[in-house]
This record gives sequence, structure tokens and C-alpha cells, in this order.
Amino acid sequence: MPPTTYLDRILDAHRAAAAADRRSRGQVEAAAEQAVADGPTRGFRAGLAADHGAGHLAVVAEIKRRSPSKGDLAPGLVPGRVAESYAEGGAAALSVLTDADAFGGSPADLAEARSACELPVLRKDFTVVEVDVLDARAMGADAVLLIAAALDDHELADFRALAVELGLDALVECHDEAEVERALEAGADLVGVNQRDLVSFEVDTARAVRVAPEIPADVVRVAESGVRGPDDARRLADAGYHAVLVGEALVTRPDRAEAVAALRAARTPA
Ligand SMILES: O=C(O)c1ccccc1NCC(=O)[C@H](O)[C@H](O)COP(=O)(O)O
Repeated sequence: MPPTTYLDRILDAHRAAAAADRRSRGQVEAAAEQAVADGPTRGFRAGLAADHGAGHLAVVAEIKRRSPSKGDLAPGLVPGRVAESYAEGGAAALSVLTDADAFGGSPADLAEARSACELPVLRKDFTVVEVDVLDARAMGADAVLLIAAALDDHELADFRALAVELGLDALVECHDEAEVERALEAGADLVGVNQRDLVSFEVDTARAVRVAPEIPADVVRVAESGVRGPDDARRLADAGYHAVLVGEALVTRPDRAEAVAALRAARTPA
């Protein structure tokens, strides 16, 4: 049997938490339905496409307190203030880690960040059951993350369909060409290529460039992880990415607004 990886452990922990959840599915559905009744989502995919259409490299700026690979990054950050500085720098969207154990995040971080700005927000978490998708809508997210390596083909298609039904965009995260094929088969119109290997944590800064040709032109493409600054961003823009999703290189900076603006300007005008 292959050794248990970090990803296996975190997915097991999320499945155990889902099994121990004392709420009924009906309760979570009611909360999600209430959120739908309260108003539409902000349009995460549309926000990235619009900023790209205006000639920029769209930036999905992440709120990340700590990470399994690096430890503490900005443990005391104030989500609302960080969201304001990202918006000031021209971010097209936010990504907020809501996992507590590995990242120190929470649904409250997401709610605070979203209410501090007008930007659409991705709930970045390990979605393992349909209730996670309902929860994302209920907590105020505009988009949900579906990690191809964590879900089988049926789950990928079903969770994505549920997200669409709730008005959420689904960012389907892939690591290689085979996962991109599975994402497209599941109907994905928003694909992320994560350059961080979730088993070894190693970042391969050439990965997203290598995988880009497999993603059709009508799919909004996001390069995730290990983007250190404008030089990396420029390579990804040149490879056809609409957006970069950046955590560590933004959250650890004192001048977050300027750092976002520099990434956004990395696209070479055609
Ligand atoms: O960040 C990690 O160490 C990590 C480890 C295992 C699973 C996921 C992990 N991060 C989640 C993310 O996808 C990143 O926070 C996101 O892509 C931004 O990455 P970065 O710009 O390198 O902080």
C-alpha cells in the first residue's frame, strides 16, 4: 500500500469532520437557500474574465494565515484590512482559506473579508462532500474550490452542478494534463493549475506553463501557487493564463496593494 500523504491525511480529517457533523443536510440546505434568497453572488469567473478582457493579468489575492509547507505567514492578519488593501491594488477577486487546522482560517475570515470590499470571494478549502458546497454558499462565498485529485469523476460533475445551481462558480483545481481532461469532462469552465504538488509540497514554477496548452480557449485559466512576483506572473500571462492566485507573496508583504498592482501589470499588451 502506498504511504499516507499529507493530502490523504487532510482529506481524511475533512471526511471525518463531515461524518461527525451533527447538522442535518436539510439544515445546511436551508441556510444555502436563504443565502440564495438574500441575493446573487458577485461573479468570480466573470470578474477574472473582465479584468483580463481589460488588458490586465487578473489577480486572485489570497488571505492565508499559515500553511503546512511554510508555517506561520501572517497569523495575526485582519481579514477586512487585508481585503481592503488587495482591492486598492486592483485585485479581481479574493481567495480565503477557511480550513482551521492546516491554515488557521475560518468562515468568519471569509465573511469579514467579503464585507470589507466589493470583490468576489473564493472559499479555498478541501471540498469532500456536497454539504461543503452548500456551506460555501451559506457562508457568503461566490466560488468554491473543487480539487480534482480529491474527488472522483462523479463527485466532480455532481459537486460542480450543485455549485452552479446555487449560483457559485467552481474553480476546478488540477495538477496535470490528465486532471485537466477530467475537469473538462465534468463541465469545468474555470480551471486552476496548482504548481504546488500536494503530496511533496514542492512547487514547480514551470508546471502551469507546461499544462496551459491543454486548456481550451473558452475556459478561464488560473495559475495557482508559487508565484513569487512580476517575473513569474509575466511568464504565466504569456502562457495564456487569465489570472494568478497568489497567497504567500502577497500576505507577507507590508505593501500589499503595490504588490497586487505589480502582478496585475505583468501582462504584456498584445
Ligand atoms: O500552501 C500550502 O502549503 C499548501 C499545502 C498543501 C495543500 C494546499 C496548500 N495551499 C493551498 C493553496 O492552494 C495555496 O494557498 C494557494 O495556491 C496560494 O499559494 P502560494 O501563493 O504559494 O501561497
